[in-house]
Amino acid sequence: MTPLNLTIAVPRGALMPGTLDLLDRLGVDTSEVRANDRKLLFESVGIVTMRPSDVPTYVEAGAADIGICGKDVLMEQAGRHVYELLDLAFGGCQMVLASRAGDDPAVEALRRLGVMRVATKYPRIAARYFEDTGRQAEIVEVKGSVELAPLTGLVEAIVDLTATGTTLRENGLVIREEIASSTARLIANPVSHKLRAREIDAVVEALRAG
Ligand SMILES: Nc1ncnc2c1ncn2[C@@H]1O[C@H](COP(=O)(O)OP(=O)(O)OP(=O)(O)O)[C@@H](O)[C@H]1O
Ligand SMILES: O=P(O)(O)OC[C@H]1O[C@H](OP(=O)(O)OP(=O)(O)O)[C@H](O)[C@@H]1O
Repeated sequence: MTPLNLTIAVPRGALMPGTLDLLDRLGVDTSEVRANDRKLLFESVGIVTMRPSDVPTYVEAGAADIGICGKDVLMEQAGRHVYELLDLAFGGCQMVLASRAGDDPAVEALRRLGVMRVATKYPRIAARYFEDTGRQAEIVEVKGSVELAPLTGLVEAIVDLTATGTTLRENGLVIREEIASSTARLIANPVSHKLRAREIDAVVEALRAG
């Protein structure tokens, strides 16, 4: 039996260190995970590691009982049937609309009124935001390094995450509008939430207690 008697979907990338620290606090030995960059499945401790945006997929399907992912990912994949159990209060970042510093007035007018081209890894969040604010946008989906898109003329603006603001600054971009805040969340598979209620409640209680 694994320490928590649960399979846990752990995101690689920005949320991984915070997630592993949290699992250490729950008594899960994460040393093998920390020491292995390429290995994905750690059966003895019930950990599966994956791309952050895949966490809801594994949890919804029951391939993992619980998982950790950003609120941004849950917002983007709004239709997924998973329970959001806790705000874990780490991995804080903002989803923003940004464009080039010092853009000419025509581009600014476009942002407020016209049809603008917007690059993003989060097409649903971006489309919904423009819809909600009564504007039209042509959403251009890119897979990463979103900040490049307005610098090359591919688009006029981006919808992306920012934390320290360094990446925007280094690329001469400025925040124009704040769309949403995100932190890491604990999610659970609905069936596991019933069948493994004792185990999952214990995790939630331990995390609530700090
Ligand atoms: N700069 C940041 N600081 C803190 N948290 C961040 C930052 N950027 C992203 N995050 C959070 O970490 C999560 C994972 O981001 P990360 O950039 O590591 O992966 P990714 O490359 O976006 O994932 P994928 O490969 O699934 O597209 C995001 O969903 C968000 O919740
Ligand atoms: O405000 P900052 O602290 O500079 O962080 C923001 C950057 O972090 C994330 O990118 P990541 O490094 O995960 O790469 P990505 O472009 O592949 O998402 C995000 O997409 C921004 O590019």
